[in-house]
Amino acid sequence: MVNESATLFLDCGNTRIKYSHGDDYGVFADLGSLASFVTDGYVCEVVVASVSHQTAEVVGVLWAQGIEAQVATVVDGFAGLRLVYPDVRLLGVDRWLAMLGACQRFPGQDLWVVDAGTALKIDYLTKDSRHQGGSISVGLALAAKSLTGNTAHLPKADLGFSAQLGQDTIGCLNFGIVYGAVALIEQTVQSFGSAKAQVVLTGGDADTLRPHLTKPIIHAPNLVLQGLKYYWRLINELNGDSK
Ligand SMILES: Nc1ncnc2c1ncn2[C@@H]1O[C@H](COP(=O)(O)OP(=O)(O)O)[C@@H](O)[C@H]1O
Ligand SMILES: CC(C)(COP(=O)(O)O)[C@@H](O)C(=O)NCCC(=O)O
Ligand SMILES: [K+]
Repeated sequence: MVNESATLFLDCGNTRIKYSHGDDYGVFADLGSLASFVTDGYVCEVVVASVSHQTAEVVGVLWAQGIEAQVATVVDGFAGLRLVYPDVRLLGVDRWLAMLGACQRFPGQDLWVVDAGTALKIDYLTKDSRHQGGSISVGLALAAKSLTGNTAHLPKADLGFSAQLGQDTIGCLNFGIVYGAVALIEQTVQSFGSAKAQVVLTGGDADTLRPHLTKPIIHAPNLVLQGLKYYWRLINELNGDSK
């Protein structure tokens, strides 16, 4: 018997670990916080989606708490979602779950799934739930880190990611990084999909990018976690377990 309110869902990206438990969503600052949450909270089962180098550590922390984590893997055709990759094992599970979550929420629509995380991922799906392809490029924080880490005269200051045309070094970095992402998204959506396609935006930089996108978009925070919950429900239905 599966009890979803006692299930902890984890989305381990390359920057942070996001979670959902019951109706709550949050971020674990470190693995110690995850361990405490599992010890203190009402957690019987943990489902993990990870593209992070920390996967084994996360599974180990849970194991130490007496929980065998269930790790989600990409399955072509799952819930009718057909993938374009020749080898679907090479597709990031976060991209797959974001697409799955978007298909569940917007069935029968052409969809752009834009996940502005460590990397900026853009995927296109036609209304018959066929993945047509996508894009992986640098995310905002990583772009800043890369620029300041590989040049002699760019400051390592925290960028606010405002998007005015720059009038000093920080301003120019802000503009270049934010508008680079905005332009990539807009140009991709305009050039490679149907005019009616819905754009769904998620990821840690969604709030920064949103104000600058001129096409109508739907902000879906936690789309990967929602896809993970949908995946888990369907897996349990297939196994004959009830909620
Ligand atoms: N508190 C925060 N800590 C780290 N990154 C943050 C935070 N708030 C916003 N961000 C932004 O979120 C992005 C990471 O997004 P996220 O979806 O969490 O990534 P991932 O799933 O790859 O770990 C970074 O580019 C960063 O600019
Ligand atoms: C592209 C990614 C690095 C993005 O990671 P994230 O920004 O979510 O931390 C991740 O989805 C990944 O490792 N993908 C495997 C390669 C692929 O999707 O083709
Ligand atoms: K992610």
